[in-house]
Amino acid sequence: MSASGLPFDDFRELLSNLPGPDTKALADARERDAQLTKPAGALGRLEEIAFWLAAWTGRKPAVTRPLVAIFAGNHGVTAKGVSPFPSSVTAQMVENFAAGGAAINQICVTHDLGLKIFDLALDLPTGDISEEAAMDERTCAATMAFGMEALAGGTDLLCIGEMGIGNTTIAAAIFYGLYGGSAADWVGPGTGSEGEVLARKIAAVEAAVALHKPHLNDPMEVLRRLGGREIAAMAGAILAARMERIPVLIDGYVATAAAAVLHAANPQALDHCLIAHVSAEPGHMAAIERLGKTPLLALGMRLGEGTGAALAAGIVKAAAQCHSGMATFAQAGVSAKD
Ligand SMILES: O=C(O)c1ccc[n+]([C@@H]2O[C@H](COP(=O)([O-])O)[C@@H](O)[C@H]2O)c1
Ligand SMILES: Cc1cc2nc[nH]c2cc1C
Repeated sequence: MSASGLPFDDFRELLSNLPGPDTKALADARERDAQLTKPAGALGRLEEIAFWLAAWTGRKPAVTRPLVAIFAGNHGVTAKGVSPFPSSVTAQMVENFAAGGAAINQICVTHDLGLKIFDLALDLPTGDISEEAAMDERTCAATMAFGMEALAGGTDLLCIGEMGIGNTTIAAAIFYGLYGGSAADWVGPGTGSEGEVLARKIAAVEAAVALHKPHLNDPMEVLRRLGGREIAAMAGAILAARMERIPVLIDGYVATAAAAVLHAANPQALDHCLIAHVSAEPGHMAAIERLGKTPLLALGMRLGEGTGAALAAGIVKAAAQCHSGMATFAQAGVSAKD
């Protein structure tokens, strides 16, 4: 916490003093790429990914310790009947992750990714955002700090995912709070809401943004009032990754909402991040466009739990391997173009 005793001050300070890219490592990667045995640009976005790795790690592109971090939280707004599933499913799915039975476990096995689950006071749902703030400032700041600590074990590629029944309502409220439009623009089915559940979801998002409106020009207040514990922890983890030169893959609609808060505080805050995939959640693409990003994948997925990020990690690993493992024209005795 800061000397002034205001818990958010340290984060505001961090967000206004973010490290930039390593221009030397970037130039080195571009130089090597030009010598590899392929026509210039023929690996398309894989080449851009290799440059991005170099710029944000400050080293030759490599992914040796990729990690999927899933943050789980519960939400008071579920009392409004905004999800087809009960909040108890959050803890049950955390158990499933631990037992290796979820989709994310299989993708981690496929791409040889580490997996860590962080459950955030699941017995203590946040405040119902349509009636009060999700968190007080101290809780929000402490949860961000917890998210920052999640990287302590070390990684060189962080995949950010989440689990939390009700959190597509939370993400929609954050996007509506940050970007405006109408609640219906941002609310989608999540785990399968339709009919009256969907109508209650739109009403809850509408009420939440109307209630907190006077404070929503401050992104940290958007996080505290409209967010959730897993959202705050993801924001902290993304921020810590920047400070520690760790590139980040952001998963779906919900993880993007955490990222969007940081972007609203500093438009450069996500330069070390890629949006792994565009979720089937209808508002996701509009949110991604607000961030000035292009998603790597579009597979019609809408699961969360880091699955899109973990799939994209396979692509990022391949990009690094091509960059570091390919022979140059000189090494392979292949004629360069005239
Ligand atoms: O991130 C996404 O794109 C996404 C889209 C739809 C659903 N989810 C997941 O579904 C849960 C929230 O859905 P809901 O309907 O309870 O708000 C939560 O565990 C998310 O991980 C996630
Ligand atoms: C079963 C289930 C699995 C999930 N994984 C991420 N969010 C989820 C939501 C539900 C309901």
